[in-house]
Amino acid sequence: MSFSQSLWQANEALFQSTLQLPFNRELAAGTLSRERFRHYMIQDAHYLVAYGRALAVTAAKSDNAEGVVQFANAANEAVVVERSLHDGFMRDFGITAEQFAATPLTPACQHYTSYLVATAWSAPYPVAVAALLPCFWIYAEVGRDIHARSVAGNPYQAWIDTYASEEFHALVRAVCATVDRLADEAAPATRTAMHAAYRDAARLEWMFWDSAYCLAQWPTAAAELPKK
Ligand SMILES: Cc1ncc(C[n+]2csc(CCO)c2C)c(N)n1
Repeated sequence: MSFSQSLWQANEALFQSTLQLPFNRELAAGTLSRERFRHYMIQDAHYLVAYGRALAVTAAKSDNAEGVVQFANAANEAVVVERSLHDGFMRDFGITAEQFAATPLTPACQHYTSYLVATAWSAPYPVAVAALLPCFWIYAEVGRDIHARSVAGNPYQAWIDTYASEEFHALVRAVCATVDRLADEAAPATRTAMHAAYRDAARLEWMFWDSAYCLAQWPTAAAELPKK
């Protein structure tokens, strides 16, 4: 079994639970509230920029030119996707630039983005890449599942279609190939750290969808309102 397959297998139960999250079930059924989708989109726009930063730092750490190109291109792509969210889905779903700017990162989004950026800066290259993998891989597989289950006339169909591109799945295979090569060359302790980084990020993917469904805020939100 390849190393990337061992990562997948170790986190299979968590993946099955991710597929069953109410956010993903309702997205596929077309019954997700607009409010929850809007919440998700705003947080995802925040996420994409941070993810782009983590990719760029990881690109700089690569042990070969191929990795620089692979992760720098992905960093570029993350910011391109973030911009297209603003010009496309955010406009369609009635989120203004002011609303976006006034909405801070939720605890789950802040946790995930801080984790990725900190890991990219502080961990060895193979561990940084392992932390980035769930974003590509779990998202692609969740997308495949939602795409297959989506109902006719789904109001989120345009969004769901963004998951389906073959280009996206090719990207996942390329990152898995990099992870497999790095794991082959790594010491056992590094491989253990790669497993831990993948698991942490996979949990945070789960939490990201759950947080959007719960319309999560900081628990201090009420305490931060000015006193009348
Ligand atoms: C929480 C969250 N996780 C994963 C993705 C998917 N994603 C974000 S950037 C990128 C690669 C392009 O560089 C991919 C696949 C997302 N949008 N939001």
